[in-house]
Amino acid sequence: MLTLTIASRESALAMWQAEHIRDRLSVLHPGCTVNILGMTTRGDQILDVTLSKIGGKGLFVKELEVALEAGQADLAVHSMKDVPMELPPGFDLAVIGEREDPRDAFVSNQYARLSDLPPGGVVGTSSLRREAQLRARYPHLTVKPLRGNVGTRLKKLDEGQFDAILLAAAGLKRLGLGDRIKSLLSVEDSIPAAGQGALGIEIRSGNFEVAAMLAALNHPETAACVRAERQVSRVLGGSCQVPLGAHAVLQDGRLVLNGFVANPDGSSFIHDAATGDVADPEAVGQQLADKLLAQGARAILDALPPA
Ligand SMILES: NCc1[nH]cc(CCC(=O)O)c1CC(=O)O
Repeated sequence: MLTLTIASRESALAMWQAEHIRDRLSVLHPGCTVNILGMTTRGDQILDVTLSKIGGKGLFVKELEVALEAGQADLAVHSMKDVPMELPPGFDLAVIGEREDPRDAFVSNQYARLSDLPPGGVVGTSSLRREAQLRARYPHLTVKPLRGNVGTRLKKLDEGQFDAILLAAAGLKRLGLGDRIKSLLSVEDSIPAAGQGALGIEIRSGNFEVAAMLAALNHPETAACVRAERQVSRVLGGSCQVPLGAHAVLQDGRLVLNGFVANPDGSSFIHDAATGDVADPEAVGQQLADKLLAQGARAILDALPPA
């Protein structure tokens, strides 16, 4: 193909990610022109309510899929964290790219780390996953909702609406804002979201020509970890309406997967781990989901407010 078109959201982070993939494709296929088609999604337009109240992460990908379906674009670049566990029929995840730092970052203008915040200190996040872990581990802190793209969130911090905010380290680093990170939360203290820090590329099913052009961007180790993480969410019915985290690493050739389910106030908190064959990531994810279910995850999930 002589031209490839990437559909992307127009936020700075999404554009950085699309440009990153464009640049890599231009090196792989020097004779091919790679364009970016910027689009505004419903998720970008509605900024005044928490994501869980407006129908979740699918909001960020639907418009891009419409462009793929209509042939206006050949590929869509996503943060894997924002990709629903089940893609609609007609679309495939062709690539999972190498992961950036998967950790959550502590950002503040006054404090160096979460443990420095005084009782009642106000922490901004709209992620139920971050909120549940914060409330479980730092019950003396106050969690306040914080939405918008990365730039908007930093502005709200700088205006003094929060003592600190939590953001994905990957997004800050990609935007050249790594110097705003005061400290990183360990993956034990704040288990990341499934797929956090990894990019995914979606195409129309059966588009083998484009799939072949993208194949070299796939990172098999990251792909195995992210597939295991996503299986936990898939089995438990996870989305951003659910306080759930899953994070896998490779250790001596084995997949080691940690995950949790909690209620938003952090009072019920189930954590466990599973280890297994990197060649069957879904089995490792299933194993962890089964362990969480055996400890009562279903009751926690059923008690959550409806999405
Ligand atoms: N929820 C929005 C979103 N989707 C992906 C990232 C960060 C980059 C990544 O995880 O790959 C962010 C921002 C954040 O959570 O701070």
